[in-house]
Amino acid sequence: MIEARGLSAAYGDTPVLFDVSARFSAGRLTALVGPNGCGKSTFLKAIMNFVPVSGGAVTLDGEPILKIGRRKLARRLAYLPQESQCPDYMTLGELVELAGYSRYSLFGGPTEGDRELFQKALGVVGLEGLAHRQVNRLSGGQRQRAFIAMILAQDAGIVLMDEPVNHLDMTYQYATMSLVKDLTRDHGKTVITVLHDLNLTLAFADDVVMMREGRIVAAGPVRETVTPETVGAVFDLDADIFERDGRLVCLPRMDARCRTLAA
Ligand SMILES: Nc1ncnc2c1ncn2[C@@H]1O[C@H](COP(=O)(O)OP(=O)(O)OP(=O)(O)O)[C@@H](O)[C@H]1O
Repeated sequence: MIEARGLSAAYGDTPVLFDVSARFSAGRLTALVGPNGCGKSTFLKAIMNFVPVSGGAVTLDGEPILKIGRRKLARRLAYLPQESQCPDYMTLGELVELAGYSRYSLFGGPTEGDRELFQKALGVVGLEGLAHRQVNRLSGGQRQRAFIAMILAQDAGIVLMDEPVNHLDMTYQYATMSLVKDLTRDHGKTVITVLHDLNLTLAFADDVVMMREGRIVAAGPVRETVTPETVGAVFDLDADIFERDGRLVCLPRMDARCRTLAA
């Protein structure tokens, strides 16, 4: 269980996150959704203490996150930023191996078990044949999958992802989200992910946190929380939400506001 209580954050003199509280339970996939600039990435970064937090606290199973040492934290919590970077020389195999560092002994490297996990992580994202390729020579989508393999190889119980399906084609968007779903459903991991696509959210998330202007507008189980009313309140958008073959679908209407923005 990871919990944020009254989290506030600012960049310089500009506050961007206001008293945000949310609880994320084991085995559940939570999507953070909201318009551009509403504070989704900042929320994840505030959980990681990567931005100046001006109030509130984050706990892992009741323990303040700031009191957990870095190596221990890396075994429990993995974070995939929006635009991940790595040095030019680094190969895909090295990137994935790096992810396991928190488990290695002081003078030892990866164990046989670690290596099996790395191979599996590469296989899951469809890059098993490319371990010797430099990461920066992969295509945008392949690079994104490489960083997802890195997160899988870290094997932490809680995973924070900032737009993990950015740059991916539609097939890999669904494949990746299926994989992320398996992490929660089959392996009991807690996943919190920023998503822009409400249909991916409806298809894969258990819970949703809907944000606007640095605050949570609605939060809860996805089926009850994503409604035409909350979509309107968060995105200023008229949308129909309907069920098709047991699945919820969100279809925005090309209303006057969209036309004004498009003009
Ligand atoms: N490093 C920074 N310095 C100053 N302001 C920042 C910085 N990073 C983000 N901001 C501002 O903070 C606000 C929240 O940004 P954030 O990136 O958290 O939004 P977001 O919801 O993740 O947006 P998007 O959907 O566009 O990725 C925005 O107004 C943004 O311009």
